Amino acid sequence: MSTFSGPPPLLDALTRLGARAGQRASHARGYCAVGHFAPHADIARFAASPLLGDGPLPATMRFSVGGGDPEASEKTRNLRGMALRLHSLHGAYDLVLVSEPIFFAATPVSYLSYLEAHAPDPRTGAADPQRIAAHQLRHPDTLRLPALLAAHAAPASYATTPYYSTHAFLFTGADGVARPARIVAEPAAGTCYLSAAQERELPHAFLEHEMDERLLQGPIRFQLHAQLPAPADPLDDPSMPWQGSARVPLGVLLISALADNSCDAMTFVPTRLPAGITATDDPMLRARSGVYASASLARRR
Ligand code: HEM
Repeated sequence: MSTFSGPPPLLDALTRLGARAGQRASHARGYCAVGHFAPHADIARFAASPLLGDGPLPATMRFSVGGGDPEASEKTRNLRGMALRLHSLHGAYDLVLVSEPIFFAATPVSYLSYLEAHAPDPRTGAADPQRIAAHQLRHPDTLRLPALLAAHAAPASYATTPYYSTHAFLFTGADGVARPARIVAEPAAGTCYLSAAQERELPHAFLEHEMDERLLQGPIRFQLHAQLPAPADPLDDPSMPWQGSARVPLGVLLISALADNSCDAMTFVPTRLPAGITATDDPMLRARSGVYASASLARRR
């Protein structure tokens, strides 16, 4: 049982990694887009949510580069984010997804240790390798995502990477049964990372222009699926990849236009869920809702 005392230490630790006043403490570099989500015709069998029954739903999105630096290079091999709000008269549904199937840590205690170990030492201005090594011995769960990120270059476009919830959520179907699943957004354009030449030669900022050009050819499309767990897949650990291969189609997300900084003031919260979809007991998911609320207040002060 975790004795972790709540969100402020995680927000403080993220902020110490270099967040800027008035900006997001994580995923600071980003921009907004709009479009809509067309739920699959059979969605109520898996998720009998009145919101999803409302037909095509307007969607507001924010695409982002992980980390607290609003000037971060878009060639950096770290996470990309897609945050998405679907609205209807039945409320709102936020999906806050990243470009790898797992997240940094299994628990808030482990994530806090990871963030503290990677904070710059005030004497040297750099992270202390001995501290990182000691952290890694205590929390080997935090080795998995960095290994995945190092294994390929950054996405060539926000439209050519899949995005994942990493957490499981419970979806209640028309039969009244609640089934756990993770969410996956698959790019219709396929997955494409930067080539070695692009990694060397592209400017640090290219993603917004790339998306603008791409949208001249028509909307960008993602297929959303629910990934079902295999029997041994954990429901409460976003740092573990799932083996389950069964998928339920949820619908199609279409991105039709960029929207400047219109979403900057929004706070996407992974536990803003519509009726019919509920949070699991994943302690990382539970910790996130408090952290995002505090972070949102902090950046408005
Ligand atoms: C306990 C673990 C985590 C903490 C403490 C944390 C913290 C934060 C914070 C403070 C922000 C800025 C929020 C704001 O100012 O509006 C943020 C943004 C974000 N986080 Fe997390 N995060 C965690 C886990 C995750 C996970 C598991 C994912 C995805 C699966 C994720 C994806 C994102 C994305 C995409 C954004 C940008 C949202 C936007 O564009 O507004 N985070 N996170």
